[in-house]
Parts: sequence; C-alpha cells; structure tokens
Amino acid sequence: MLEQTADAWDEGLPAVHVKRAAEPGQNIAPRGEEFRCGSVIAEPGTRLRPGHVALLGTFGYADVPVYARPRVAVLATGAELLPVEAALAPGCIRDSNSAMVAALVEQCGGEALVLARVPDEPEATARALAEALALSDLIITTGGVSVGDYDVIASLLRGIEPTAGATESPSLPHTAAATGEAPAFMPAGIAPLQAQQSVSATGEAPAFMPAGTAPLPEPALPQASRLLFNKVAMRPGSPTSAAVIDGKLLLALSGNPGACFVGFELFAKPAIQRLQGAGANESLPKQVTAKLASPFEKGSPHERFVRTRLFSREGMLYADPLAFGKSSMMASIPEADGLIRLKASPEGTPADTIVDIILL
Ligand SMILES: Nc1nc2c(c(=O)[nH]1)N[C@H]1C(S)=C(S)[C@@H](COP(=O)(O)OP(=O)(O)OC[C@H]3O[C@@H](n4cnc5c(N)ncnc54)[C@H](O)[C@@H]3O)O[C@H]1N2
Ligand code: MOO
Repeated sequence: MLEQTADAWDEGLPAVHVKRAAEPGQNIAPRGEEFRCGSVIAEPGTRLRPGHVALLGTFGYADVPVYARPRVAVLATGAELLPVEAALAPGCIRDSNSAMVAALVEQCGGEALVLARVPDEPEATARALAEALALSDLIITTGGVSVGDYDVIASLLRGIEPTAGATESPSLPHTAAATGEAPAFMPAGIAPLQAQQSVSATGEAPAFMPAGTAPLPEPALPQASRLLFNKVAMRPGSPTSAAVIDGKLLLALSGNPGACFVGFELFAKPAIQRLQGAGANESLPKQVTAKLASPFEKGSPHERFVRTRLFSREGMLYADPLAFGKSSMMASIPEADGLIRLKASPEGTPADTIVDIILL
C-alpha cells in the first residue's frame, strides 16, 4: 500500500491533501475472504510443503498425523569397494553409490540406513539382505546385478519365483502416468511403516546392527520372495531388477554410478514417495517437453535416459545433453536438471528434435 496523501497548505495553514478517496470496504479483509468454513487445507496423501505448514499453523493445527519417513536400507555389493575415507588400493574403488543413494533417499523424504558393504559372496549377501529386511521398509542394493559369475544379487534373484505377470523387460513405470495406474512394480500390501530410526550415512555398519544374526542355512532369499522383474529395456541401468521379499520391496540397481542414479530416479523415488502416502500419479516423475539443443549421436536398442542441462531461450525450453554421461560416469550427475527420454533407435537424435524430459 502506498500513502495516498501529501503535505499541503490551505489558506496559509498546514493541511493534508488526499490524492485518492478511499472506497467503502477498501483495505479491510472481510471474514471468509480466503477460506470458508469447511475449506480443505490439504487432502490426505498431500506432501506437506511450507505453504501447507503455514495454513496448518494459522488455523491452530500444531500436530497433524503424517506418514513415518520410510526407512530405506542401502546395501552396496562388490569386493572391490572401499569406504569413502580409505586410501585407494590396486583394483579397488571407493563406494560412492552408498553415499549418493543415501543422499537421494533423504532428498525424497526417506531415511537412509547405510549398511556395511558386502563382498560378492552369496552367503554374506543373503545375510545382509535378511538384516536389511529386519531394519527397513524398502531395500536398495547397488551392483552385482548383471550377468557375471560374481553378480550375487542376480544369482539370488534367479533363485526366486517370478510373480505372475513379471517380465524380463517391463515398461518403465512412468509410462503408466497416462493411465493413472499405480506403477506396476509397486507390490500390493507392502509392510506398514514402523517407528523411525536415525543413522548417519557414513557408509559404515550402523551401530544398531543386530550382533550375531543367525546365518541363513542356504544362500537364498526367504521363501516368501517374488520376483517382479529382472532387467529393464532401458539404458543406462538395463540390469535393474525388483523383487518383493517378505512383503518388502527390494530394488536392485546397477553398480555403475550413472546407471544407479537413473535407476533410483525412475524406480526408487516413486516407491519412496508411495510409501509416504503419495498417490500413484503424484509419485511418478514429472515430465516436460524441450527442444534438443545439440545432437545426441548415439543410437540405442532401448529407450535411453540422457542427463541434461535445461535452459530457456526466447520462451522455448532447451535440453543440452551433458558430457560424461556414460553409465560408469558421474561427473554429469550433479550438473543434471533432467533426463532426456530418447526413443530406441539405431541412429542418434538430431538437434531441434522435440524430446520428453524427466525433471530431476
Ligand atoms: N557380459 C555382460 N556383462 C555386462 C553386461 C552385459 O549385458 N553382459 N551389462 C553391463 C551393464 S549394461 C551394466 S550397467 C553393468 C551392471 O553391472 P552390475 O550392476 O552388476 O554392477 P557391478 O559389475 O557390480 O559394477 C559395475 C561398475 O560399477 C562399479 N561400482 C559398483 N558398485 C559401486 C559403488 N557402490 N560405488 C561406486 N562404483 C561402484 C564397479 O566397480 C564397476 O566398475 O554390467 C555390465 N556388464
Ligand atoms: O545398463 Mo548399463 O548402465 O547400460 O551400462
């Protein structure tokens, strides 16, 4: 509001000049202007944003029931993995996936429980998964999911029965957005959320890890396990797999950091949001369209998800694919604003093509 008066003189005396007369009711907030009796502040399942918290506050709701943050166990597999703080040794690599996945989990509202890394041994891995099941609502593993002799997650998954309708290369979950269906990989009856726990994402075994957990008699997953899918028709991250173990979702992401990141965005993020009560559509990745700013030369037998920078020029959104976008590379991950969805094609995609973008 600006002052509508000015100093003036009237017949030699100081006066106030009113520039514009007030209208009746002006600057008075009538009762019920913004909210009526019965107005809904937030529907059940709404993710509470700062604006919702302001509304709840103004109407005196100090406490409201919310979903517990899902506890997400993060288990990196690979004999070559070292803790982040370790000096490099020949043939070894630092476990960056655990730290990245933990940060991604926290970013989408989950609570990350970073478990001790396991070598490529079925017994140790099955034991670690049993421990993860006891501690968490959802398990994310990285690595060991491809076709090599030491890909232990893959061999454990091969040992369980596929769910009716499970496929080798399912459609990607966000293709369900148009139908309004729940993502196909979300199993019905996921175990209810339990009390919260907190743990730091240092990559070390958490202090609450039960000591002396009895080893499983066989390196196998529990009887009640069901395979949802093994492998997805996408690049990167084609070995991504999913199963339900004892009523909890296991997402097995690729060990390659770039593929691990893409797998998380496409599969883990929607699942974590669903566990927080988000509706099927709300939890799916948000998509926009943009013009490709530079050509993407490489073709792919499967749909490809390319990390990209986004910018706008003259009212048009452009996607500029980032360098260092290979599955094994991570330099482009922090730079990426989105993932370009490129259709399977033997050829590359020319500049100026209108492409779908998943926003990160
Ligand atoms: N014979 C074939 N081999 C592979 C195929 C194939 O079709 N046939 N597919 C390749 C593709 S595509 C991918 S993707 C990878 C996925 O392999 P895994 O998920 O089993 O991952 P690993 O082999 O365990 O690791 C791959 C790569 O990533 C590094 N890594 C693993 N974990 C971490 C971590 N926690 N932090 C950082 N880096 C990690 C690991 O050292 C390897 O370099 O399979 C191909 N092979
Ligand atoms: O599926 Mo892999 O990530 O393409 O290299």
